Amino acid sequence: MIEMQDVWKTYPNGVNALTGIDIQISKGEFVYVVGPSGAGKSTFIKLMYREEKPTKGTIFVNGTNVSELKNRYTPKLRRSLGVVFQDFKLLPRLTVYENVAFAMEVIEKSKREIKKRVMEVLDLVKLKHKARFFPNELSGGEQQRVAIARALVNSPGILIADEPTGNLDPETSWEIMKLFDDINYSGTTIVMATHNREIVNTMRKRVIAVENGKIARDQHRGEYGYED
Ligand SMILES: Nc1ncnc2c1ncn2[C@@H]1O[C@H](COP(=O)(O)OP(=O)(O)OP(=O)(O)O)[C@@H](O)[C@H]1O
Repeated sequence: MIEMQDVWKTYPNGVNALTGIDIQISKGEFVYVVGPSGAGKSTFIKLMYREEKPTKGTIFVNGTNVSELKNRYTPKLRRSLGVVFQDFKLLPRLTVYENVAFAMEVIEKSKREIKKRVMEVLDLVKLKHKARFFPNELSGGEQQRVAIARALVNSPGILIADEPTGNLDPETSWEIMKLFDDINYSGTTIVMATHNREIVNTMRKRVIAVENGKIARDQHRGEYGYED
């Protein structure tokens, strides 16, 4: 489902962010990506959703070689992947409903289909009653749930999250993690970069540790392993 073969990433300023990554992530897995600040975690996951391109190497996502993908096919790839960020990235002038509907409107789904699916995913994240609210009228945890609903609206097989609990208090972080766990249980592959040691050590999953641009550790039901 996700495969990297000898992947390297050097940024234009000469920083070697990744130096020879080989990894396979199967359908339905839940993977934490951990490691010190600046180790290359964000770069690793940005390559998956093609926010960045590798300098060298091959990346397959759902059977597509994304390292060779023409730019015009990027939107199609993005629909097979949902992405969630630390800072939510909701559109402030759109309501909760509109933020979630947006990803379906761009692929020209019918109004009826959009309404049915948007309400379905808002129900999943328990925010149907706030469909008409604007992002600044919501708590951080609620905003992240909207972002998760938006990421799921086109039923992607993979959900990628970059530090999704980084702006949330511990209790809210747990709520968000339970939601990710439910989403994974229903079959969606999850790849999550995180600094949250308590979550990683409690909700045991596969742990991939990136250090200095390399995979330093890859454990089934692993531990966080750092003191920060
Ligand atoms: N756009 C960029 N241009 C140049 N260098 C970059 C860019 N993005 C990241 N880097 C550098 O690449 C290295 C890896 O960064 P990356 O953001 O992948 O690390 P990270 O493990 O996600 O860090 P953090 O935990 O602090 O978010 C760092 O040295 C960083 O400064």
